[in-house]
Amino acid sequence: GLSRELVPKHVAIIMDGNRRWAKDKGLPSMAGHSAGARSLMKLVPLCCKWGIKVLTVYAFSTENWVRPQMEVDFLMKLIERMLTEELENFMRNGIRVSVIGESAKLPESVQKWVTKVTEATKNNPRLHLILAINYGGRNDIVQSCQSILHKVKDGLIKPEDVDETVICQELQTKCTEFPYPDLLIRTSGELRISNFLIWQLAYTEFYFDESLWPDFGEREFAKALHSFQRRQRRFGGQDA
Ligand SMILES: CC(C)CCOP(=O)(O)OP(=O)(O)O
Ligand SMILES: [Mg+2]
Repeated sequence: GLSRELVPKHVAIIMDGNRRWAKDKGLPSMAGHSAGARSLMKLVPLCCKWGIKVLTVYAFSTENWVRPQMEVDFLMKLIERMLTEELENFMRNGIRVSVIGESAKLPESVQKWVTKVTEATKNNPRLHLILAINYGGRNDIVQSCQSILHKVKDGLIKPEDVDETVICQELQTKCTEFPYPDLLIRTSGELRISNFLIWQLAYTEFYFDESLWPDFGEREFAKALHSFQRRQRRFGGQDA
């Protein structure tokens, strides 16, 4: 079984395979995304049960804008629906919700709900669900550099004081006390991080699953956590 002390504090997930799942079933891509949203909501109570503190999911990347307008609109609607329909559930279950990524580019109504849900859930004590929406790892590093350069220009810090901690505090994952994922899961057999949390994944254990995201359920999640518990994390240090 899963030993509680070896449960990863912060799990990051690249949810992938929605369209392939739909295609395999002769359904439109949107059906795959709807199934994917349901898949995510099924994992939230499991994270609470198993004591995972932070779950960061790649919900929409800076590269996803190139998809057909209809699909982008549907994904935005899906995100808005999740924020509106699940708010009561988040409050009842003590789930905190934050969003990382460039929100300014999102539809006004989505931005409104992002602000509302972030504010309403900010003191919730249990799982911290971080939705990466219009997020890009390189963009995250660029914006943290810009923020630090402004502080240096304003004399708030000196260049020699800029260290890993300073950068970490400027990245968009500053919203959580556990900014570095212990485990990254990617579904659908793809073996790449697609401009997700580049800086933050430096010492993260990677787990790749063949299953398509809508099929990733409790059994698959438990398998990923068991795999994590069997790993010897050396962080580049002590002997084998
Ligand atoms: C937006 C994102 C969560 C969707 C992930 O699934 P996908 O659309 O990339 O599906 P495919 O990899 O099967 O095309
Ligand atoms: Mg994909």
